[in-house]
Amino acid sequence: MLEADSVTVRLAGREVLKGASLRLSPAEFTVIIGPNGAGKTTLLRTLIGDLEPSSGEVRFHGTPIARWDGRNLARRRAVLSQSQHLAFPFTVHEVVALGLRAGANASRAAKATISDMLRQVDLVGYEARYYQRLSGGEQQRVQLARVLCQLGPAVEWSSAERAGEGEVANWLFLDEPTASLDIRHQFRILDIAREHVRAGGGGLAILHDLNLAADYADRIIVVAEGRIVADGPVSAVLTDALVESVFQVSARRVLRDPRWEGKHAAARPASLSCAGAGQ
Ligand SMILES: Nc1ncnc2c1ncn2[C@@H]1O[C@H](COP(=O)(O)OP(=O)(O)OP(=O)(O)O)[C@@H](O)[C@H]1O
Repeated sequence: MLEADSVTVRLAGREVLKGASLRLSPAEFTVIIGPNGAGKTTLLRTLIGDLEPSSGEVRFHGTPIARWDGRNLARRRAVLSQSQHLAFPFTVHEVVALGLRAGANASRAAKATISDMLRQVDLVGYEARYYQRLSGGEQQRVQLARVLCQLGPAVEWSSAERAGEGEVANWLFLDEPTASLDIRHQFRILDIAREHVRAGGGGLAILHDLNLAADYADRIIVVAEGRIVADGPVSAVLTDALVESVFQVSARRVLRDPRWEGKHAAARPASLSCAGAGQ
């Protein structure tokens, strides 16, 4: 469970997030939408413990996120950020290995994990290539492989297993993960995220494409001018009236079908769907 209570974030003297409250559960893929500058990344960064609220509190698995030890937090949640620049000439293998809990060791198991993650993101055979020489979309997929390595399985036994706490979810956070991807890989990356959620993990993504959001989300949160202005299932949130008031464009120009019922992934053309995770 991930909870935010009346979270306000002030940056450079301005409130960019205003009293945001939410409760997110595992096994529910949540998508945040909203105009540029609305506060979506600020909300995500606050939820992952990267930004400290000026007031309010974020709790992750019941504990204030500020009290989590960084190493434990990294085991429980992984984040794919908008841009990832590397200053050094790392190979693809080395970048993905950064996500491994054991570090960049060269054991057979580590190599197998890295290969498996690269297969998931459709980058088989890229291990020895230099990250900086890849295209933007390829770099994005390498970073997803790194994040998947960091996260491990969707659910794990907690360290307090013997105390009866049972399984705990690992959470995947994606900030505009599809921005530089072709349509096939947009589907693939979101299929991977949704599969993680279907396996019992937590999942939250920021998306600009409302049709992708409608296809994939179990729940949509709309942020506008620093506030959560809508939160619920796709069909309840993604109405013509909301799209027009928040984005100030005609919903008919944006939505493939204004009567979303959240079941449209199945209607996707077969030629564009990907084999692999989530299929
Ligand atoms: N470090 C910062 N210092 C000052 N203001 C900031 C900082 N980071 C973001 N902001 C401002 O906070 C507001 C919200 O930014 P945020 O990145 O959360 O928006 P967003 O909804 O993710 O936008 P986009 O869709 O363009 O990525 C913007 O007006 C932005 O200029």
